[in-house]
Amino acid sequence: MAVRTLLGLLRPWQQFRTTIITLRGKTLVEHGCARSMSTDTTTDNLTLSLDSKTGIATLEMHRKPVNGLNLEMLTDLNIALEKAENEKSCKGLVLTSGLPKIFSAGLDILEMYQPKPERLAEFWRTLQNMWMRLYGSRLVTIAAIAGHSPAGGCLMAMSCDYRVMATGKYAIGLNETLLGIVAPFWFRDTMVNTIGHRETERALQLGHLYGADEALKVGLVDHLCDQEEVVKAATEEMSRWLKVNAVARQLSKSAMRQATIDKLVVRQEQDIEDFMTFVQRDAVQKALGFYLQSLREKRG
Ligand SMILES: CCCCCCCCCC/C=C\CC(=O)SCCNC(=O)CCNC(=O)[C@H](O)C(C)(C)COP(=O)(O)OP(=O)(O)OC[C@H]1O[C@@H](n2cnc3c(N)ncnc32)[C@H](O)[C@@H]1OP(=O)(O)O
Repeated sequence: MAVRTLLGLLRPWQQFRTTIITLRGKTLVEHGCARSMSTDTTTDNLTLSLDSKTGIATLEMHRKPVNGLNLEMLTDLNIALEKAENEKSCKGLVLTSGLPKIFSAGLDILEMYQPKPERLAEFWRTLQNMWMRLYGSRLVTIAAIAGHSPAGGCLMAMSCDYRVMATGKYAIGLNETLLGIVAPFWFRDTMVNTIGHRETERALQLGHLYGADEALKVGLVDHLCDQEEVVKAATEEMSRWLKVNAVARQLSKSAMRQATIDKLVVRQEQDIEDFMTFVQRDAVQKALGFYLQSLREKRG
């Protein structure tokens, strides 16, 4: 990845910064005002914007039709998260979706169905890295969930510090068993850390998708509000978290989460191997094929 920053020798109020990131042959152009430190990044899959007054960044996913996490989307997420992390003036991040009725449908199943081994390995590594980045972020991270959030979507939400969900007929949870697959250990650990061992055990085996009320009751989400209010409610909650001493808060977060992250750090290569072996099994391919078919048939 090549990163070039072109800062014109202009008067301060004219100092717009353009950053060009070349990634897998794709060029992303970012425009920002160097003076205000705000920087907006838009790709096919997401937009990252920073409010320089509050230090709150918003990361809005918009990969049609359902924010399915494929390799390119995960790569963009990694870049955006790293960028927010490295931006000194950024203190918090609201993770949300620009698509109606969907937070994220989780992993793009097409990445796992009849895969090319090389891409499959890269896909899984990029997902691992995205999770480690988000779960271990120094920033206050709040998920604003105004739609469905199964499997990988639920993982992303659980990796934030706080979750606001819209009331309505949306579902959130780790439903992997319904697809004939198994949530990996770091998905399970993240859920145990969020809702406890017994509830996770039940939810994982059943592939249970929680409605908003039920999710609130078990602590899978922290606050419910109207669909239109989720980002506002997330931002309001954020201001409470940002009043806490940042170093003390970050050390507390890391004390709670680092051991879970380290478990994956030491087993990252083995986890990729396990994933590849599991996903390429005939029975798993068959189950994924049936599931994809059922999604397509649902549309008629
Ligand atoms: C020893 C152990 C080792 C470890 C092994 C590890 C194994 C792997 C672990 C994997 C971990 C995580 C897995 C996942 O995240 S899998 C993804 C799970 N997601 C789902 O089940 C959600 C499926 N989608 C839905 O339920 C619905 O789409 C929705 C999200 C509720 C939205 O409903 P809608 O009515 O608004 O939209 P719909 O018409 O259903 O969908 C529109 C089109 O999008 C396609 N699509 C939906 N979801 C996905 C997806 N996740 N991946 C790919 N494609 C998806 C859908 O098929 C429609 O397509 P089309 O227009 O008909 O072509």
